[in-house]
Amino acid sequence: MALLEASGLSKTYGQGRSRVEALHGVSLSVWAGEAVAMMGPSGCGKSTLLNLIGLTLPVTSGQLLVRGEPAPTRERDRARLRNEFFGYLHQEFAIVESDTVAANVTIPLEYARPRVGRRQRLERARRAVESVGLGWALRRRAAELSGGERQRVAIARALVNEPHLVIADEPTAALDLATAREIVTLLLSVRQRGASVLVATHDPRVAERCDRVVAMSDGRLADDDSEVLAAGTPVDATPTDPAPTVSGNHGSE
Ligand SMILES: Nc1ncnc2c1ncn2[C@@H]1O[C@H](COP(=O)(O)OP(=O)(O)OP(=O)(O)O)[C@@H](O)[C@H]1O
Repeated sequence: MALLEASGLSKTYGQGRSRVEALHGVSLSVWAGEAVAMMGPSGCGKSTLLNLIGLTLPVTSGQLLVRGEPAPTRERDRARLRNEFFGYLHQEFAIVESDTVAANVTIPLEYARPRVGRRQRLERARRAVESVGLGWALRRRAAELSGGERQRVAIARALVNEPHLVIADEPTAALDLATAREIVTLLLSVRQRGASVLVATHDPRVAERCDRVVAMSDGRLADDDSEVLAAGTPVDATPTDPAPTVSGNHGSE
């Protein structure tokens, strides 16, 4: 059973003259322990698909199964699933600069149900922050950190609830090469515990470190639900990773 299965997802924004059909019947499965990269030109619908799959945007039509169960429609149930199943990593970090690293990282746990007590929240934040090599910065204000360090804080926050699927939208766009490499290594390391990654990226260097690449254009996947590399491919990708499976004519941006 796929960890997540999207079938025929469509999304229309607005109405009348401002109507935009952003996605047209997209189907995609994500399996446990794999990293899937989504590539395509700007405006082709990558963020929209990530938002539908991550339950931060309602679908116009189509079906989304999470561990074989239809995604809930009630906002309360969706919020719970967002907190326990997904981790989110955004391009613009979405870090609260005036808050400490610890406060930033505990945010997802504050909404967790059943509730996670304060002491446990802090302990989990500490572990997550240490896992990205920033143990020394736990009490620092985020504003005092470099861009790459802030992005590591964002990763710690995306992982603090031990999500099954990490959704990352252009996670390296604002980073230099070395930092981007390090961020991708951290991101892909979730496969070590069987979690999966779905990442939208314009960067072929990110895509080639994933297990599979899907190409999107004009709101469609080039080859819906394409071939899947066996789950359990080597974890914590390195430059010597095998070439990813590429579907469609990606890389033409
Ligand atoms: N909130 C919105 N209201 C109306 N149209 C939107 C909205 N969000 C996105 N769109 C439109 O939907 C289409 C897909 O946008 P989306 O952001 O998903 O593309 P993308 O592939 O992620 O682009 P990029 O690579 O530039 O981030 C575009 O035509 C965009 O203008």
